[in-house]
Amino acid sequence: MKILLSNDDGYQAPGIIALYEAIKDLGDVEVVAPEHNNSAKSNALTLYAPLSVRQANNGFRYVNGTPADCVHVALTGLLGYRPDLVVSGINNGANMGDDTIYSGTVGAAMEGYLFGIPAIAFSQTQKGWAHIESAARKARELVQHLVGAGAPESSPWLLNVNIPNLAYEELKPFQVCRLGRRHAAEKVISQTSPHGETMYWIGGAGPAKDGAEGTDFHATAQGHVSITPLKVDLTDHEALRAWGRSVPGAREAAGA
Ligand SMILES: Nc1nc2c(ncn2[C@@H]2O[C@H](COP(=O)(O)O)[C@@H](O)[C@H]2O)c(=O)[nH]1
Repeated sequence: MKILLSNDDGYQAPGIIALYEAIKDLGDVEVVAPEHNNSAKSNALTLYAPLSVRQANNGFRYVNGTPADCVHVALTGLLGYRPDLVVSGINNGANMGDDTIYSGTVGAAMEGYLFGIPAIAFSQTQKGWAHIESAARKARELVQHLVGAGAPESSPWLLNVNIPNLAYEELKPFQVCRLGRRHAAEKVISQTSPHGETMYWIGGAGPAKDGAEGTDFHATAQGHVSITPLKVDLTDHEALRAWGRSVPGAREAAGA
């Protein structure tokens, strides 16, 4: 079993170190991760600047790029082989609901999925790394299950997993659930520079708007580890027919 491990918090982050230690005996685990924190970089690729890959003393390789760059470079040449699984995380903070659109943690895993490789993104629901070893132990349980015979037939698959910052004994069983939704983000925070220019900081993510039972927000709030299978088809299939009727002269394309 060959596993490619990446993240978005950087190769020195506690989350990737704990996850590597937890899964390193499950197969050949190679780390290719960003040099620095690349939170909220989503699926960004670096197309107009060169990327360099260096190796740390612990054998982790790090890239001056985004999470998706790391996985892309690893899969298209650096590794020289096709891994069986791409794992990303453990992220410093939640990636639930809308977060998954912005998330570099999910972006790294999604890059593997787009290359046809099963992939999992792991996040802790709170920042600060409390109980990170418990989260890594839970992540190992899932990876071990899936690299065994536990994964569904349909391949590749992409899982988004959120783990509450709780002691291992307090963590409740895995729950498969849908993504919830957040309210709109908080207001931007403005400051004035010493030169009199207005500077802006992105405000916080909005609170859960749809945290109903069955969502990742609800599951993790109850202490469960949430698992949500993701896909990347952004087509609004339910709206196709309506748009086919509403645009003058438009017809639904065959097979739409
Ligand atoms: N401060 C804000 N954070 C936001 C906003 N929208 C999303 N996010 C967060 O970004 C991270 C991205 O995840 P990562 O895996 O790249 O670290 C995610 O946790 C979201 O909560 C926002 O408007 N403001």
